[in-house]
Amino acid sequence: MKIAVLGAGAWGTALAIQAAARHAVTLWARDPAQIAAMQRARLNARYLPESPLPEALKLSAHLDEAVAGADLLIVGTPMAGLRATLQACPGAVPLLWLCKGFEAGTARLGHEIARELGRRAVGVLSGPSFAQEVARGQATALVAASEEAAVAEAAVAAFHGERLRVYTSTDPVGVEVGGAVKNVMAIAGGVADGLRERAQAQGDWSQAPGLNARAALLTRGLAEMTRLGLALGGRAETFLGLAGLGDLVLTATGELSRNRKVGLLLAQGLDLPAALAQLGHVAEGVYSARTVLERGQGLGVELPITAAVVEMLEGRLTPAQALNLLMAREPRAEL
Ligand SMILES: NC(=O)c1ccc[n+]([C@@H]2O[C@H](COP(=O)([O-])OP(=O)(O)OC[C@H]3O[C@@H](n4cnc5c(N)ncnc54)[C@H](O)[C@@H]3O)[C@@H](O)[C@H]2O)c1
Ligand SMILES: O=P(O)(O)OC[C@H](O)CO
Repeated sequence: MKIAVLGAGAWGTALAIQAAARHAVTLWARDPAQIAAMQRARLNARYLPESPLPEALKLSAHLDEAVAGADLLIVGTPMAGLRATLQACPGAVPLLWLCKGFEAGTARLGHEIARELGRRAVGVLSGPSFAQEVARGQATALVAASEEAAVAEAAVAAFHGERLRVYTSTDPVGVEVGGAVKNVMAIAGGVADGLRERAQAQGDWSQAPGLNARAALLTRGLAEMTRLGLALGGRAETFLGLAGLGDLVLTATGELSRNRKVGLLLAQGLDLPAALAQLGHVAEGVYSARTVLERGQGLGVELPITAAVVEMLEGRLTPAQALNLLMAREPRAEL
């Protein structure tokens, strides 16, 4: 297969490295200086510094050149770049995106942007997957979701192998909601872990969330994801799958998560700009949290953890106040 991976951050680069073992792959980045540096070092030093690029992997700073003759297009930009990249890509070639979130400004998910642009033969590749582990060849399972079976099957043909399993799904809406909401919950998980670490350092546990609180947060976070996902047209079983529960557990507890790291830094007392400057990578939950909340409000879906994360990100509540707010809610049935 001839594959173009568009966007050379950590995730696009990791998947390009894996696919290059079996297919003709070109990795595109919009920044010619980044491509030149990667070409010289045969390494994506800024975004994936541990994993050398295989000789067979082609690099290009020209999108037209990268997509010429491709059988499959993989868009690896953040959500902020998805629309422009879709517009620049040839319409007849199957395409999947990797980004997880809502588009800032329009509040759209990827499939809604594609529909608006009249783009067909599209899907999303998601699931619990830290780029560093995939680049190293550590075992990982993904899910490729599309309304068109041929698109999901193209992702299987491109990436499924001994160390990378790719399942298929016909529920792109559910898969996209899972990916977007788990990032918001990972910020909350990072805040809880960060408050716990602070309490441990100070020897005062009374006000700090512990492991019980983290388990509660994940479980109620899954409930929020499911409520919103069902209201948007996703299927319940998807939220118990790789793109839902699987990615929620990974991102909200895993050391490598950038969204969780934002929460940890907020709990250490940094404000959001300082936390993002320290991170140096995209943390989609920061840009999607308010949209998740507003789309929920528009559909009459209650999302209390998301609301608390928004209050923290926008500086109206400290992490400890956000936790207290969640604990002070009225008792209710577990739905
Ligand atoms: N890193 C992971 O482990 C991982 C895993 C699964 C999914 N994702 C998702 O994949 C997407 C990309 O994440 P990442 O980790 O590769 O990001 P990153 O922070 O490592 O790199 C982002 C890259 O995108 C480029 N970029 C930014 N805006 C762009 C635009 N408008 N057009 C073209 N390129 C643009 C940047 O120059 C940079 O090369 C995100 O939505 C993320 O949630 C990441
Ligand atoms: O590092 P994060 O928080 O962007 O998460 C990366 C992936 O989405 C995990 O599946």
